[in-house]
Amino acid sequence: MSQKIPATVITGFLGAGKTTMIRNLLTNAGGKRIALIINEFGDLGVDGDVLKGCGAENCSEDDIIELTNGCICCTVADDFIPTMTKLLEREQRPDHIVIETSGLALPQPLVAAFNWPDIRTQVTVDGVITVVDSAAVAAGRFADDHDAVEAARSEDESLDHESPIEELFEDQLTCADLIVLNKTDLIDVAGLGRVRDEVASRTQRKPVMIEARNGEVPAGILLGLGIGTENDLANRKSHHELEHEDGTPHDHDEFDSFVVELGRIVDVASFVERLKTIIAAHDVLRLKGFVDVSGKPMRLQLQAVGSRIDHYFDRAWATGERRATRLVVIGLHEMDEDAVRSAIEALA
Ligand SMILES: Nc1nc2c(ncn2[C@@H]2O[C@H](COP(=O)(O)OP(=O)(O)OP(=O)(O)O)[C@@H](O)[C@H]2O)c(=O)[nH]1
Repeated sequence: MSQKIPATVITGFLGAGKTTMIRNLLTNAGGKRIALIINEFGDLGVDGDVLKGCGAENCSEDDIIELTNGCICCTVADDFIPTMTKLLEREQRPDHIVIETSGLALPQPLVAAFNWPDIRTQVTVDGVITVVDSAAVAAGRFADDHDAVEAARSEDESLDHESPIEELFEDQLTCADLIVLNKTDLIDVAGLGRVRDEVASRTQRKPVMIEARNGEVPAGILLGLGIGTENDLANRKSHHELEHEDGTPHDHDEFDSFVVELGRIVDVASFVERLKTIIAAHDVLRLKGFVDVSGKPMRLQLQAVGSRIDHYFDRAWATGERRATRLVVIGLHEMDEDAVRSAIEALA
């Protein structure tokens, strides 16, 4: 048997900058042939589309595999293992496999899958890299109001979790071999120091932390960590594993997503401003997709993380492609889907 293929798991909360970092990685990975497995929460394959569009020679469209049947951590047996098996059967095997988890995935069950007999003999986890949105940490996005959580729990004893966002954030940090503090352009030096302290306080383990903007980290740092993370899972248990040692499966009931389709947009600036208001009013966590702008041959890509919105024309609509504005919306379960949907639909 030839050497095991290294696989890097890239995780991090919704909108932290995982896809941006991978896109950058593909452009500076030298001659390494990379296979990408992309998993996204929500029924609109935005990340796959963005990565396929980057045209990197060392990672062709065939080498980008999208897993769309829910979070990768829940579909390990049905989706991830068969995908890996097929990938490993290919005549031309990749030099390195990169896996982008959804922003809501627990990395632990995914890493555990590398101990399955058929996989373990052929692949090893080079390392788990957790991308952090430093600006979101600085804004207190992951530091919940513990008094409010306790009050909710005392009213409803069935609530076995702390805040779901905070818990997930910690689980993703706990599994990390390398933490990338991304979006440093959005905060100052003192703020970054506080973010470092806060992130360090969220995990017992002390993985290396590096800083980045726009996910610009040299491939030599991201690939080749050589950890073999699948052999060190006992030190990285998620909250769920610690609370349910009987093996009760976890779920993502606390989060929801839906796709909104609407008509052509005439005034992009006003659309974006009104979208910001809707996001803030309903505490939408993440919104992304493509916009059909009146009179423009190009497609507008729109990315919102909280109420920060980036948008740019990414490519021309292809001949025969259906032009449409389609946005995936992700939020906590209690988000009022009907209200968000009708508010967005009214913008066209
Ligand atoms: N200002 C700033 N924006 C960034 C940086 N990195 C990424 N972004 C933006 O943040 C948004 C989300 O980035 P993505 O790379 O799609 O994030 P992700 O983690 O893949 O998101 P999900 O897959 O939805 O969880 C995009 O609009 C990016 O352009 C950064 O360092 N600074």
